[in-house]
Amino acid sequence: MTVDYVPLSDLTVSRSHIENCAFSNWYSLFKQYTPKSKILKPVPQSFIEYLEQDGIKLPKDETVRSFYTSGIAANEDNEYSDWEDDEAENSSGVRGVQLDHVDPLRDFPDLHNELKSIINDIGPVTPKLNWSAPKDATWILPNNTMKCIEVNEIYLLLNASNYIMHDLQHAFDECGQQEQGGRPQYELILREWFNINPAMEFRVFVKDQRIIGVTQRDINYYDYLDALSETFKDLIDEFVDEVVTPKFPDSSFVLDVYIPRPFQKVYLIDINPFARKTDTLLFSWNELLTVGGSLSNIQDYELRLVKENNTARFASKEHSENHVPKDIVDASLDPNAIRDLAQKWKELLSQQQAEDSSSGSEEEA
Ligand SMILES: Nc1ncnc2c1ncn2[C@@H]1O[C@H](COP(=O)(O)OP(=O)(O)OP(=O)(O)O)[C@@H](O)[C@H]1O
Ligand SMILES: [Mg+2]
Repeated sequence: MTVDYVPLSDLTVSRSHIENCAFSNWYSLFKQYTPKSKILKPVPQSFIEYLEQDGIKLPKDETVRSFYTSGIAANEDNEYSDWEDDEAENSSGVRGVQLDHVDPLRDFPDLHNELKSIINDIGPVTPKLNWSAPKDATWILPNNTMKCIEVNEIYLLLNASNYIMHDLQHAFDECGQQEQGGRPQYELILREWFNINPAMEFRVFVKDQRIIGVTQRDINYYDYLDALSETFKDLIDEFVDEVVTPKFPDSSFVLDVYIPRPFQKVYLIDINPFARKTDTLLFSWNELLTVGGSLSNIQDYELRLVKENNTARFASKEHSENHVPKDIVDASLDPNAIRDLAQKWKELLSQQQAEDSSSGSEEEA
């Protein structure tokens, strides 16, 4: 029997490509296609420290009526004199617990006030840093979305998100050794909130200025998408060829677009690095790179949709990639690591079996 093994394709990424995908570096090029956004750049170092600190202390801003910090009316159930003592000690710093915390009002009041005034001006917003939005942290808000109607919600979302931590600490991990050093200049983006129909969001893979595949972004089954496939492809082709490739500095990239009814305009939501850290959704990187290398000039790319009968394949918890053990991710990129992992796995299994049989015999005894 012969088996065709396809080697994992090499996919290197330069620091400049990652930088080009930062929101502020492409927004001005495609402003008329991108939902209205405010860019705050650079942000103070203390703001980054605020996001990186463990836990979060919301500011006690007297000028904001906040759902999160407005006082709880004292009653006989919650009025304990011990609490007041604790607070008195903390604020005077006797225990020193609160002193280490960054406080927006004390440490970055200008940014704090600017965030408040932007929300006052444009209404609800959704935040992101240079590359990532806190999609994995919606559980922390009562509405379970990234919609922020007050400044404290921005702080809560950003602080609770692993994707935001990735931007802060691992943005250049996939770049070559010499390019990894030095942190980027951080930016905070506030996008004006609007209701998006996730069925109409697509991720477009462009390699050497050619589309090599498009996937639905929200991996649920929508019965009406298949019939609209050609409409979406025509709009995406035109958008990539006439709007994006002439202006974007790299020839390979991954676009997120939104195409709402009546299907006349393509909105640009994000530009992501053509790199393994960008989620390929219904494709795999290997498949894309193999297909991308072999598509002839006349061959068409695939717009891949979730089919009615394969919904279960993708029915995993959203953002569960944050929960895959790192060993397994590393191993998937390196055949030697796969061997080591398999060996370790075998050892653990036999250890477990040995423990099971000895505890079984103890129980029987
Ligand atoms: N202005 C907006 N109003 C409401 N929702 C929005 C807005 N902009 C983006 N979204 C939603 O937020 C989602 C995530 O946004 P975005 O693609 O910028 O995040 P990301 O962190 O870059 O994601 P990924 O890690 O997949 O690249 C989008 O798929 C879209 O559904
Ligand atoms: Mg993105």
